[in-house]
Amino acid sequence: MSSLLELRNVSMIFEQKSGLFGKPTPIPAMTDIQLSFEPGEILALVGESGCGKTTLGKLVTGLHKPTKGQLLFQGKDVWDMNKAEFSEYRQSVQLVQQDSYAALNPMRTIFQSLSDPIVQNNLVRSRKEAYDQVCVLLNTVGLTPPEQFIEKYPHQMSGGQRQRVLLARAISLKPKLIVADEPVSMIDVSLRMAILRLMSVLNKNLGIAFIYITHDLSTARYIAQNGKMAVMYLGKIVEQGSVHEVLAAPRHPYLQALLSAVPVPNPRIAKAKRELPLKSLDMPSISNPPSGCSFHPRCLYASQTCEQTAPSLMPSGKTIVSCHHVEKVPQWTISTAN
Ligand SMILES: Nc1ncnc2c1ncn2[C@@H]1O[C@H](COP(=O)(O)OP(=O)(O)OP(=O)(O)O)[C@@H](O)[C@H]1O
Repeated sequence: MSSLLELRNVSMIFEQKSGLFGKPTPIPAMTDIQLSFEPGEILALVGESGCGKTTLGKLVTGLHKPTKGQLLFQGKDVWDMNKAEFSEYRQSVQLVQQDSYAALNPMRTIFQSLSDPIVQNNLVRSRKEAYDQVCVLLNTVGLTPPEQFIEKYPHQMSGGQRQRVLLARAISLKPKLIVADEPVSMIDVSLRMAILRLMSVLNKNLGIAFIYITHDLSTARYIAQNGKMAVMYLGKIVEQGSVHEVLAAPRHPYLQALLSAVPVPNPRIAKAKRELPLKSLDMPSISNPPSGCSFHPRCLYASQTCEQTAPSLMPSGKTIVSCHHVEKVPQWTISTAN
């Protein structure tokens, strides 16, 4: 049986223009990505700013066409689909973006914003049906009573409420997968857990798969506690597996460094926390990535092989890791960081 969605050796290389007559610079935002998602699954995609997470999200939702490789939806190449198949795919895979203010038209009420997609996709036949359906959607995302929100404009709502509206709009077309790109990074810390909890409820109750894109390991751990995690570095996946396995025994030196950088609330432990296991804190530019393994200039275990040859993702323990010297990298445990 085919997966819900699969990326087969997908690359996305942008061309950045330099001046009117300058030669464009290639930006390899994603390189040879292999990923698959099953129905109802949650994948947390983590990595630092600029490593290609948003590009991957946009590609999965059909907003970018890969420069290499295939994106398969239920076994069919998205970019070989006919019009009807492509429109079913676009309806089934929805994107929820970080900036809820920018994602909603400030001149339209919540009713207008939420009824448009369901009317355009013939999911309702009258204004009354549209009104009732929007009320159901608002109830589902916890904006109750719906009458209190339905005629509001985006600027009359809080960031957390607007993010709920975006989730309501995403589920209105009965998607199979939602790509949530940093959905809580622009809202108050106190409201973040509620939005993450809502996504878990939508996953459990409606069976919607999620790709949760973030740079924050703790929210990734929370949302994908029974799911998968993929860690990106400069356009590539460096480690992937079940969240539990990846975080309990991370194998890639980059992921070990990311975990060591997570702040510890206990000052005694924080003080004792060792130096970050990195040669350099500077992230190389994605437009001029290092040769071989792109992590080698920062890696404590790098050798000549790493400078010359890019490693492939290979099974190591219970996860898959892209590192020539994974056997040499010490096991990382909570006490290593503490
Ligand atoms: N349309 C585009 N044209 C040219 N370059 C682009 C385009 N979109 C993204 N990039 C570049 O691709 C690289 C990856 O960007 P992307 O937004 O995917 O990273 P990210 O991990 O999501 O970062 P952030 O968390 O800061 O959003 C960056 O160097 C970015 O400047």
